[in-house]
Amino acid sequence: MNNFGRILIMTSVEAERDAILRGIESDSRIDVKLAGVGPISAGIQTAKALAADEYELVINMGIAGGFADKAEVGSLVIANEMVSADLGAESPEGFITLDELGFGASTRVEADGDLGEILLEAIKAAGISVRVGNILTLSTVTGTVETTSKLQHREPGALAEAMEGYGVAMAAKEFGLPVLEIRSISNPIGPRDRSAWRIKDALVTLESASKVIAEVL
Ligand SMILES: O=C(O)c1cccc(C(=O)CC[C@H]2O[C@@H](n3cnc4c(=O)[nH]cnc43)[C@H](O)[C@@H]2O)c1
Repeated sequence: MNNFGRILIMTSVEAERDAILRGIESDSRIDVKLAGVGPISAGIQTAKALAADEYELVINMGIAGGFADKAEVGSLVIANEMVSADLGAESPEGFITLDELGFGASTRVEADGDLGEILLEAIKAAGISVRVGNILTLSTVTGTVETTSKLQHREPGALAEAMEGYGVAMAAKEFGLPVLEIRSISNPIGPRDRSAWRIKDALVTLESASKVIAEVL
């Protein structure tokens, strides 16, 4: 279809960038840049890239943790919303979001739903297991059953968590650009067990999804 002009893909680390570059092959419309790890670095690096060049679409891609029974390791998640899940205040009654605190800044950015739908169908057609739902952005990787269930209770629409989506989305929003977050699930969210991370498989899925993106957008 190739409707888009220039697309900016932001990803955290070199292994993710290399997988995406293998997928998009030599599509000169698409730049893949490193965001670093965490929402602050991601916001700064995305804003820098958008200030330096003209783009029509911003996509945050990478690996992520998946909530049990919602996003299996090896599958892909396309975000409905990029949600900052730790921006707010704790209280004895529970977590209070920035919006609820009355600071007037949203902790959620909506993804471009039409583009998300187009990609969902194309990625499914390529034989990749994929779902659409919210993706949480956290500065700290979840590592206990307690935090996992608190997050699930607070954000029942969340399928996955990563560390950059909200930062990338805020920068894209500032520049008035549509934004997507697409994540390949490398590990289950829960008690920290690095041996359960399937990074190689997740990078292969990321590469396949990138190929579809270059073909479809
Ligand atoms: O060790 C490696 O070979 C390697 C290769 C590619 C990527 C990594 C990373 O550690 C990427 C960090 C990146 O991954 C996201 N992520 C993945 N799982 C989770 C999670 O359960 N909770 C939060 N974030 C997760 C995150 O966006 C990090 O920036 C290593």
